[in-house]
Amino acid sequence: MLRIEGLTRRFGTVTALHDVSLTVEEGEFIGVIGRSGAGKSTLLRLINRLIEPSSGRIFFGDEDVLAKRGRALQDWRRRAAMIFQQFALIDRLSVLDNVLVGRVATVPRWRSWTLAWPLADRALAIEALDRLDMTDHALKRADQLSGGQQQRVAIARALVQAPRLILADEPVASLDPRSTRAVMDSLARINREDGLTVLCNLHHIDLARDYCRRIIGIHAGRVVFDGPVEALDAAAIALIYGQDGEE
Ligand SMILES: Nc1ncnc2c1ncn2[C@@H]1O[C@H](COP(=O)(O)OP(=O)(O)OP(=O)(O)O)[C@@H](O)[C@H]1O
Repeated sequence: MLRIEGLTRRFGTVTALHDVSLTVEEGEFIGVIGRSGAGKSTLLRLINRLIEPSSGRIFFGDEDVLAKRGRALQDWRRRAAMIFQQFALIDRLSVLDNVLVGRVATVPRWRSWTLAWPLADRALAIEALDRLDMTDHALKRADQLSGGQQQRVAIARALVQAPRLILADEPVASLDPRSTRAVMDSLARINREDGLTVLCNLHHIDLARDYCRRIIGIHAGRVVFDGPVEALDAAAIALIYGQDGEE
């Protein structure tokens, strides 16, 4: 489904990602793990085209992702929905309007500017909030929610984009343990119920073990492990995090 070939990204003298090749099948739930600075964010940002590679290729089915421009690029970003550590909600808007931002590419601009969303889109947004147990909060301002609730709103916003891929960049890094589980459970449910492919950057091995079936381990910009979670043994962990294990 997603095929990455020889992907490299340099920032000045730093090689953030070095010659990465991998394939992702539809419906997988993949944990991308590695130390801070290993290159995890860079990988997801390259897939979404938030940044461009120094070299390499990305294919989605037979589509050349790196060749996309204009509307086709916009459409790719809709299909490869990003979820960020800091949620990226608009504080002063209601929860419902934040979710509707996920529909922005599908309506005429005046509608999103005036928050005059079509009824069908509102229904879709409420349905997404319902799936994340967030309907009761629909009319609250986004900044009145806890971090875990905000992240669930961000997931609902991603869902109404009708994505093919969810690219979650450390979605639980700033959350307490209970909210962390709620957010990871939501991602797992969407993956299970919709068969939606999830690539999730995670700092902690325990979470990766609990939620992901396949693990990609990155060390200093290189993929040093790619396999089923059961194969993530002490030797693999040492390769990914260095000899001193998890940071
Ligand atoms: N815009 C940028 N300009 C310069 N260097 C960058 C930029 N983005 C990333 N880097 C560098 O690329 C390397 C990989 O960064 P990246 O953010 O992908 O790591 P990460 O594994 O996601 O880390 P973290 O868990 O801290 O987010 C780091 O050395 C980082 O400093």
